[in-house]
Amino acid sequence: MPRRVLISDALSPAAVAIFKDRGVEVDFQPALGKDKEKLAAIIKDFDGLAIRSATKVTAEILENASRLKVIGRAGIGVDNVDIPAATAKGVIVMNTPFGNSITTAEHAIALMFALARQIPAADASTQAGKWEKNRFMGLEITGKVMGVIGCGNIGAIVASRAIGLHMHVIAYDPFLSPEKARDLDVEKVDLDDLLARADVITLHTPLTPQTKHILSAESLAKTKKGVRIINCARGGLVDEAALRALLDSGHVGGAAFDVFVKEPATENPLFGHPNVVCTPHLGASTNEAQENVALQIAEQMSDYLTRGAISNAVNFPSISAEEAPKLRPFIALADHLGSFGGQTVDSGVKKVTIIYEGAVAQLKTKALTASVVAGLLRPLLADVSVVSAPAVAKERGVVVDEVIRASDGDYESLITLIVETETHERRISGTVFHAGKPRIISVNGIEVDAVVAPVMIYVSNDDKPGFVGRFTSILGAAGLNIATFALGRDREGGSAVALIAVDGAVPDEVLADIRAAPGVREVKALHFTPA
Ligand SMILES: NC(=O)c1ccc[n+]([C@@H]2O[C@H](COP(=O)([O-])OP(=O)(O)OC[C@H]3O[C@@H](n4cnc5c(N)ncnc54)[C@H](O)[C@@H]3O)[C@@H](O)[C@H]2O)c1
Ligand SMILES: O=C(O)CC[C@@H](O)C(=O)O
Repeated sequence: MPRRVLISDALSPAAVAIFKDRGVEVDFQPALGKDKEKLAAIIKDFDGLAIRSATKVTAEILENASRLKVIGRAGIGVDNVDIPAATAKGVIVMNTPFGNSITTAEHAIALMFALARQIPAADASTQAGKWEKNRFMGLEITGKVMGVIGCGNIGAIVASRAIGLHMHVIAYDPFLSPEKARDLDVEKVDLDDLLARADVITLHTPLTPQTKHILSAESLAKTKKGVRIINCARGGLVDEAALRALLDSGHVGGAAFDVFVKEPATENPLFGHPNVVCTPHLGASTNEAQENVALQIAEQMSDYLTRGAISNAVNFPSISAEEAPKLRPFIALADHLGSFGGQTVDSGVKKVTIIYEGAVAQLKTKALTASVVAGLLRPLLADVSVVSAPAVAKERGVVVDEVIRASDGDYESLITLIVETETHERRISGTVFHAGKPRIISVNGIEVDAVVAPVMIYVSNDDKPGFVGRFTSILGAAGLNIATFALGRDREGGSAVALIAVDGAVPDEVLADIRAAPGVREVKALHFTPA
C-alpha cells in the first residue's frame, strides 16, 4: 500500500514535490492544523504528518492516528507535539535542527539593531511626517558586551555575527565545553556574571523546567542599567510582567520579542511600551529557511516511510539509509530474542542485559536494544513498539543494560539476551548468517542451532534416551508436522534443550502431553512475527 502523508501547516510547496518524487502520496492542507476536530477526524488515513508550529499534536489527536508512523516538524521546536504520547504510540517524531538556524540568528541580530536605533518607532514617526531627529538617540553596538544565554546552534551563530560586529560575547550555557567556547571565541561565564556585564542579552535555549523564567524578576534585577533584552527562542524564558515593570522603571533600556508565553499573542504585558519591539514569531520566516526545512523534513519523512532510515528523531536513535539494510536482519534477531524471553518468563522482569559481540557491536545498538525490549514486552503488554518500548520498560521499572564486546567466539556477530525475573534468569543468544536469517544458537548456555520460524516449541528436559521418540509420536498423533528439529545438551545425561519448528498452531493438549513426558522440565509454544 502506498504511504500517505498529510501536510497540515503552511510548509513550502517544495515539500510536496519531494514526497511525490519519492513515491509518497501527499495531501497538502496548509490551514488544517488550526482545525483540531477535522484533523482528529482524518488523521487515521495517514502514515505521516508534516507540520510547522500551528498544528498541535495532542494525545487526543494521536489516539485517532491508528496508522501514523512519523510526525515531521519543519523547524526546531517540537513543543507543539505531545512527545510522550507519540512515543507511547510508537510514532517517530523528527525535526530539522539546523534548517532555520541562520535565519533565526539573523532575526536576533536584526532585533538588536531595531532596539539599538529604535528603528520601528523612528519609522512610524517619520512616516507620520514628524521628523523627530532629537527624539531617537541610539546605542552604538561596537565594543558592547553581548550576553548569550544558550549557546547551541542558533546562539553560536548569533555570537559569530556579534563578534563580526566587534562586540565582546559572553555566554552562559552549562553544556558549552571550554574548548567549544574557545573555538567560538566567546567567554564562558556563569549566569550572574552575564547578568551583571551584558549590554545586550539574547536568549537561545529551549523552554524546559530549568529555563522557564531564566530571566525572572530576581535575575532581571541583577542586570546592568539600560540592558536590552532579545528573545527569539521561546515564550516563557522571560517573566513578561517582571520585564514590563523594569521597562517602566527605566532599568531595562529595551526589549525585542519574537516569541511570547501565549501565542498567537493578541495581548501581552510588553505591548504598548515605547522601548519594546515585537514580531509575530517570525524568527524562521525567510524563503530560504522555509525551503530548507520543508525539503529536509520531506526527505527525512520519505526516507523513513520508504527505506526505514531515521534522522533527527527526538524519540529514537538515527539510522542512515546505508545502515538500515545492514541493521534489518539484526533488528529481526533482536526482536526474536526479546520475544523468546518475553514468552518464557513466568514472573515480573526486573532487569534485561543485552550483550553485543563482534561486528554487530559496530551497528546502532540503541535501535537493536529497543527492538529486544519491544520483543520482550510485546507478549506481556499490548501495543508496544520499538519506539515506545524503552519508555515503557523504564515506566515499569525494568532496568535495561547494554554491553558491547569484541568477538571472542565462533560467530562474527552475536547478541545475547539475559532476562532476570524475580525467580530466575534466562540467557538466549542468536546470530545472523550471510543468508540474513536470524538463528537461536544457545539457550541458558546450551548450544543449539535453530533458524527462527513463525511457530516453534521450546522444550528443556533431562538428557535421557527416549525423549525424541516420545515427542515426535505426540506431535504425529496430533497431526502436527515438524519443519526443523534442533537439539542441544550441556553434557551426556545432563540438561538438554530442543527448539522445534512446526507447521501450525500447537494445541494446549499437545503441550500438556509433552509436559507429562518423563524428564521434561519446561515446554512452551513460541510465536515469532517477522520484525
Ligand atoms: N523564533 C523562531 O522562529 C525560532 C526558530 C528556530 C528556533 N527557535 C528556538 O530557538 C531555541 C534554540 O534553538 P537551537 O537550535 O539553538 O537549539 P540548540 O539545542 O542547538 O541549543 C540550545 C542550547 O541551550 C542550552 N541550554 C539548555 N538548557 C540550558 C540552561 N538551563 N541554561 C543555559 N543554556 C541551556 C543547550 O546546552 C544548548 O546549547 C529553541 O527554543 C528553538 O525552539 C525559535
Ligand atoms: O515554523 C515556524 O515559523 C517557527 C519555527 C521555530 O519556532 C522553530 O522552533 O523552528
